[in-house]
Amino acid sequence: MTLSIWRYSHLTLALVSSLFLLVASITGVILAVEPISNKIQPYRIADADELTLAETLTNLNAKYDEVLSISRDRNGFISVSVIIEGESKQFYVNPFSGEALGPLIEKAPIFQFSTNLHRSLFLKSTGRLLIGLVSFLLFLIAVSGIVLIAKRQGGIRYFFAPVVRENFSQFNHVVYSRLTLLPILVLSLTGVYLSLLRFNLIPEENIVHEVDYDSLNETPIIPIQEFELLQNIKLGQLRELEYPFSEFVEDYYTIRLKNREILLNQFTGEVITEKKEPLVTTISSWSTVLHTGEGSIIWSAVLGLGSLSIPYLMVTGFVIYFKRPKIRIKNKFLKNECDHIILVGTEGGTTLLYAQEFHKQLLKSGEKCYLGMMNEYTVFPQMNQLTLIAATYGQGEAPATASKFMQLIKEHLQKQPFSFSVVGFGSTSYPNFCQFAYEAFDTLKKYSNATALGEVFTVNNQSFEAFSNWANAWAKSQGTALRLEKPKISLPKTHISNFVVADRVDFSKEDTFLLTLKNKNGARAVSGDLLSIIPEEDGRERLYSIGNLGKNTLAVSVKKHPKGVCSNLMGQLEKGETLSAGVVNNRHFHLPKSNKEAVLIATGTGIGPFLGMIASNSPKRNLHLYWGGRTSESFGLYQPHIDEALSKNKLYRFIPAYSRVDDKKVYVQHLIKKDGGKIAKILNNGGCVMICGSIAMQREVMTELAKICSTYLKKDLSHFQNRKQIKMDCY
Ligand SMILES: Cc1cc2nc3c(=O)[nH]c(=O)nc-3n(C[C@H](O)[C@H](O)[C@H](O)COP(=O)(O)O)c2cc1C
Repeated sequence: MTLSIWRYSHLTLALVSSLFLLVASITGVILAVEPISNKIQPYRIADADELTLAETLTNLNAKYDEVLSISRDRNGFISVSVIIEGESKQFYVNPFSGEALGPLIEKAPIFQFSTNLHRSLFLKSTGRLLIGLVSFLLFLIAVSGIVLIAKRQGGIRYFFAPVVRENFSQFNHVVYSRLTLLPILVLSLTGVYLSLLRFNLIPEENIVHEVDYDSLNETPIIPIQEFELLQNIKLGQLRELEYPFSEFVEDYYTIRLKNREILLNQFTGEVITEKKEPLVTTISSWSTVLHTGEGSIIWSAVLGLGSLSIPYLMVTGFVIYFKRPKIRIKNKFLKNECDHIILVGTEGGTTLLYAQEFHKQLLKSGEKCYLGMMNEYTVFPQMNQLTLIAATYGQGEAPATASKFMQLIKEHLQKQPFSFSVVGFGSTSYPNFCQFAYEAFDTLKKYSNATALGEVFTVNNQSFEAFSNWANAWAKSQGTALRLEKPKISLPKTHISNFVVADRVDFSKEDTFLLTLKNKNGARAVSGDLLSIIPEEDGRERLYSIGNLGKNTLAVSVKKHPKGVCSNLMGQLEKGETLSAGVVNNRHFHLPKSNKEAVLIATGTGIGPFLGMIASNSPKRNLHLYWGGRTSESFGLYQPHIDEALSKNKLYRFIPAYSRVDDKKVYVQHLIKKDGGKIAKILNNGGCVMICGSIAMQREVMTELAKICSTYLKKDLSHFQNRKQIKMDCY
């Protein structure tokens, strides 16, 4: 079944059952309190379960004139039904002394009300039927949820792998549904079972004893404390013991144990008959315990949390659905008449929004172009240009609208030559960054009539800046110009703040500079977060990684681009001037809070966030910094920070790689390879590796890290990526 069918089934089931599910789950939470409040009552006597039935009966017989029955409930409380002064009384007792402990627990009105609402919505049989149906729907919702999580995680074996936080609802929906999956499955299945039982769709068997009354002996009369069977059964095994009604031999003791029922001769203590409990009764009893949590504080709490999670999952689920961009495409031209075909691989819809903007601007500039999904790949008779804009899902797999693309390329061969470009949408928080885009690119490249226009262009975390850079470069290569407008998507909110330039250091030879910014009105930034700047000149957002140096100061290192609007604007800022910017939370690139060792790898201005991480590090944690630049002069910008950190033991090792010092160019990946053993040890001990800088450097470093993991640790790099031990923020 395709992903969208699972998704729609999950949503439709939740919508259809939402009201009833809400009632059942809220009353379920209330009812989970009942077994807990019962269990904490002071009626459980230590070691009572170890007492034999013979001892119990002797103790109670000594205390009361007439005992009718003894019961043990799921809380382990012993109660008796006795006649005192001609009146029948029931209460909890101490089986050692026979002392009365208190009256039987009565159901509080709130629990009574909730039970009725929970079981039948006060609608008698109709209500019971509805609730049974809702339990079944809940089970189907849970199953479709399991499939959806397995698909999004890239396979069932990654089901419990860490979830990348894309947004609040998506992250929490997945995390809490996994956490509460077991109680939800148990509640739904046992709910269905108990409903079937109530409607007699599961036949309940009663134990029927066949007693041969003629063979019952009245002698020898043995005192009850000497009955062999009663001496061998512990009170912990008892459910109920009924005394004989009269002193006729035809009346006997009825003993209901956890797994069998026994009739016992009241004079001789002989077993009259013994029957095992039918399987249906055992299953029913387990279903009740599992559904209600009776007798166990822990399980009741687990069930309560499971029920509580249902409304929460409903809300977050609906938010995910309604926030998802809707996939609707309008085309002005037929695909057969277009010379430029744009195909999109998307799952969440954001890639399509970017592609739509690209398509719109191309149409404005007079191009005859067609926008479709990658799964629509076919023979395009007029196509001379193909643009693929593809996200990556699961563990580096195709998104929903491109799942058949690889097969379709083979089936539909284009007759004419054409050129193609591939833009990959992905996130460096995932192990296989933009892998599907790379695979699509490699597959297309194999066809002799397909010419690649450059390499795959990657867009990290839906960066509009990156996408419009690509669009501008592409347009330039075609001899035209494009101006894309940012689609309205809800990316993490930025809080605009004023920053005053506290210091600036320049290295003009390489057009790089380091700004120290003092935050004037309180945007809280963690090293690794991003500074968001939107220059008035073009209204487009640029993001820069920042380091928090403490005392409200941030470090941001920038390289000026010859025609870069924002980098030049920042390059002109003088000490004391103010910059308006936002701080974007970039949680996946924060240094973990634990004190585990970490390896920081950067090239050029990528060192920015690490300056902050190092400044706030304690000497207890060893940080190793690998930095790549052209010469030691290039390092001058950062040297004071690094020297100070080394002297204060905030940085353990600094390992520079200079590419223009000796004849032999040294890059960071060479040093990583050399220190393979050390890095492997750090990863194996739970430490992490963080990479910041260019995508090109990231790919080289990742190749080395993959080799290190397989050589030294016999593990795949993805093992550590899944555990969030490899963190990247590359551009
Ligand atoms: C469950 C899930 C798995 C993902 N797996 C990857 C991955 O393996 N590699 C990658 O680069 N990006 C991965 N991403 C990030 C998406 O490709 C990225 O967010 C993209 O912009 C989504 O585009 P869409 O909204 O058009 O589907 C994943 C996202 C999600 C939600």
